[in-house]
Amino acid sequence: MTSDAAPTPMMAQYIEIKAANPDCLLFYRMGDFYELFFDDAAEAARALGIALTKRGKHLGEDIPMAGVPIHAADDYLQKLIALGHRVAVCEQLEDPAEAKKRGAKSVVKRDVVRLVTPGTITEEALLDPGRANYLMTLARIGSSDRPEFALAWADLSTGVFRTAAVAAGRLEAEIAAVEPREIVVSDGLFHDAAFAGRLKRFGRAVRPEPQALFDGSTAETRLCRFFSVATLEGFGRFSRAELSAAAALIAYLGKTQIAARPMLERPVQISAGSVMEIDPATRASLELTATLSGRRQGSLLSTIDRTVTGAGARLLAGRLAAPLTDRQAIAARQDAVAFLVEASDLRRDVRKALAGLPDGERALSRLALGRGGPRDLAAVRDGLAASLSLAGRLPGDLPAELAAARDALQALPEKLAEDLAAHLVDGPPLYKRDGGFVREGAIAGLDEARALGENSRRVIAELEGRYVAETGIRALRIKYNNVLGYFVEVSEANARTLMAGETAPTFVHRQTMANAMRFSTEELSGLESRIAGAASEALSIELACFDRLSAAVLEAAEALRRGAEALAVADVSAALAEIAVEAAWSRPKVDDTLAFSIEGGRHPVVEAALKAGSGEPFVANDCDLSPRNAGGKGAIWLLTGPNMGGKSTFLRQNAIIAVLAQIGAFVPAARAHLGVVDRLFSRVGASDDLAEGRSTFMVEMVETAAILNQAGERSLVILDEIGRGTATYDGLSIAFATVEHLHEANGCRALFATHFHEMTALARRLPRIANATMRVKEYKGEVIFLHEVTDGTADRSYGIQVAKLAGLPASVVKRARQVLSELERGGSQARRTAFIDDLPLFSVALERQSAAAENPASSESPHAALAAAIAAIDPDALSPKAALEEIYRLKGLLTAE
Ligand SMILES: Nc1ncnc2c1ncn2[C@@H]1O[C@H](COP(=O)(O)OP(=O)(O)OP(=O)(O)O)[C@@H](O)[C@H]1O
Repeated sequence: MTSDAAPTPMMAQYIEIKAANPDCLLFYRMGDFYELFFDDAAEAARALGIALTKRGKHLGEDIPMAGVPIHAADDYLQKLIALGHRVAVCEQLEDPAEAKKRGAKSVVKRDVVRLVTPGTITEEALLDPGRANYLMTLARIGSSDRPEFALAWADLSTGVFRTAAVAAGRLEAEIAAVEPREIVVSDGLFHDAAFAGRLKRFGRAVRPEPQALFDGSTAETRLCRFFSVATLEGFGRFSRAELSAAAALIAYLGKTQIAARPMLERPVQISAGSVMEIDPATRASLELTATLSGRRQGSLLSTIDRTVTGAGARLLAGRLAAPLTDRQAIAARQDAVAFLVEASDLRRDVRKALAGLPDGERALSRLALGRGGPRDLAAVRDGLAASLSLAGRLPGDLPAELAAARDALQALPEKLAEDLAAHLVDGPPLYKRDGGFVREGAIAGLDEARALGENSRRVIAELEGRYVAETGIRALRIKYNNVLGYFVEVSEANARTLMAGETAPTFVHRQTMANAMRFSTEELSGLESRIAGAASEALSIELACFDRLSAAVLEAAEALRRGAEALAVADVSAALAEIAVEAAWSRPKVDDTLAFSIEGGRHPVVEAALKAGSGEPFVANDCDLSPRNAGGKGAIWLLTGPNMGGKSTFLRQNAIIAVLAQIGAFVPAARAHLGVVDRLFSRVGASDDLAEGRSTFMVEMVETAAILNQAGERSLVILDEIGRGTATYDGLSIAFATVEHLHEANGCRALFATHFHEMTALARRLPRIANATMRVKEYKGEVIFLHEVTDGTADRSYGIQVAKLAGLPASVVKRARQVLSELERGGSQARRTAFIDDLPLFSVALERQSAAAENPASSESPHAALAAAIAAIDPDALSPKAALEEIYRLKGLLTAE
């Protein structure tokens, strides 16, 4: 018996490996299972809903254990990663038979081969096909009063690698734009009290690692070594902070991927100013890639995404997150979209060729990491075939972006395509370990081994027939299991005949079951080893074929990756052309002026929602913030109008049109002319940040401050109801001063929606301010929203009508009307206050009583019953007596009110 104090050799091994990976759940490989022990087991059992069992004892206590079968490990990993866990995968590094040779008690060699973290996953099952999976590092160097920051980010599943030097004030914005799954920072930064608050919004994605990863003095050498180059000069000129971030990223990959070397492209530097700056609040309020409630469904991206491949969806998401500022680059993308808008047959062809293609980019990365399977080879094969056939169909005269894509497709290795097609079966299995993925007829030796295997099976069937004949036991069967191998099974009653030893061949008893007995024979054992030999021969031929094909794929990796990128570009261009045709979008003119002129603009998401819902048409609206005179600055529109009139929609749609224009897409407008926007600020919709301890009003003021401090002449600013979250006069004053500042100091193009009608007076005083309003019609006391933007100002807010529509109790609506009309009548403050005091609370109580007494059908308005009764009277039909009775009845109704 094992003493309590000394763990078994296997447990000792487990404890040692676990100690080296304290912050991970340890998946400890035992045969066909990954086992978890102790606290890990309890945690995994809770998180995954799997059984918690026990195995042996440690220090006198039962050892809790939970296990997941390896074939289902991906599903379990996905759940654990989604819950924020990290998993260390510990494999058996030798055959258990090897270990046995060292002695009966020796333990199989095991070690961690990989740490699975949110930012380093590559498995198809763990990844979102339409979304990049970025790992990011954040480096800070320099003195604390003048720190320099940089970010590096990479998608291990596709090989994309980027760096950017970032101004301190823009860190959160740049991180939010990339939406990384994991952000690695140095311990020092993580625990820096002055800095930690800035990372809070990224929650559990932030991961501290030792400072050594970020060591600036060795960064360049480490990068050179990884990319096998003597100098980084050919890659670009990186800042010291960028080098530190990039080298830390490589180091973290080394730490998590251990021996496997990921295939990363050389780092591409994103220079400041090359993309439209959009801060996190703006990104959120415009719901570019996720709605305010965090869902993808209902975001701009999900509404406009017509891509048909995962790589296309990722490219579109990436473009939407980073609109360009260079008008030539924008025009190049527009040319590709415009071409495919016109060439509708080609567009259909491209989309058809791409639809349903597996994710070649990600398959390639898995193969490079040594984690690929036959399906990954098949993905490369199918991508290659589709690419080559597409390349053949693309016409000679193409816009530059598509021509470059065609060139990349044409450069793909045809021989590799043929090789893969000749060797792989059409739909191969996920894992190579079971074989069955090499096509029949591809390798002579494999066909032979397989035939031998199949042949042996036939021989077994014949043998069974012979044994039945020889023993006279009709129910005799030859069966197979993993423990005994092949065996003869007969019922207990029949077993006696075999045990008597009178039959030839000799049946050797192996096992007694409840109703059956099992035997082996010499012949059967011989056959079994032949079958096993044939199977292992076949498998080793298949595995060698896999290795050869993988190596051939990796040899062509660079061309394959360019080909995959080209397919993504073709997919995105065709998808943007598709939505342009489907939703009647037009090509915007984008230049370096300060123009902002949109005719018939629409909000794509609201329009789609209306179409899917009530079927009501979306009302298109114009917007013109262009300078009034040559060389002048852009204009500011003050937008007034009723609640629910469509102000927020109008504000957002103009910002969205600017974003779409600068990603090189067509836009939902009849016509648009935009001077490049370098920074977009949008403050639309209320939000609070209770986690940060900020009220709605505080958040609004912080964001407004950022806009007033940062917006320049080229910026576009969208502000909705600034100042509404405080006392009226404070709010009005802040709104006033904000607009004046935007006009005088920032000089930007801006849309400012407000309920403070007093502000419209500013248009008389400030030359670049114009008033616009949302039209409404009043009909029989009801307000009808026309959603039309026109010149001028709103005369009122119709807040009470909207409140009534929303179902506020009739008594409250009536009381609100009384207060409003009294307030609108003006007069001194003292008089107003007196009026409010004059209508004390008991009047509300009275209203409630009478409302309850009323017929529910007529409860909307207290006069409604009376009005209905009068309307029902036909004077000509009344006798004098009946008229008198009517008058009594009407008076009765009045007193009931
Ligand atoms: N141009 C339009 N055409 C058709 N329907 C529209 C249009 N604009 C807005 N709507 C509809 O009106 C609803 C309210 O719009 P929106 O939220 O923009 O109003 P708002 O004026 O900002 O209201 P509030 O001041 O209460 O925030 C939208 O959800 C949409 O259904």
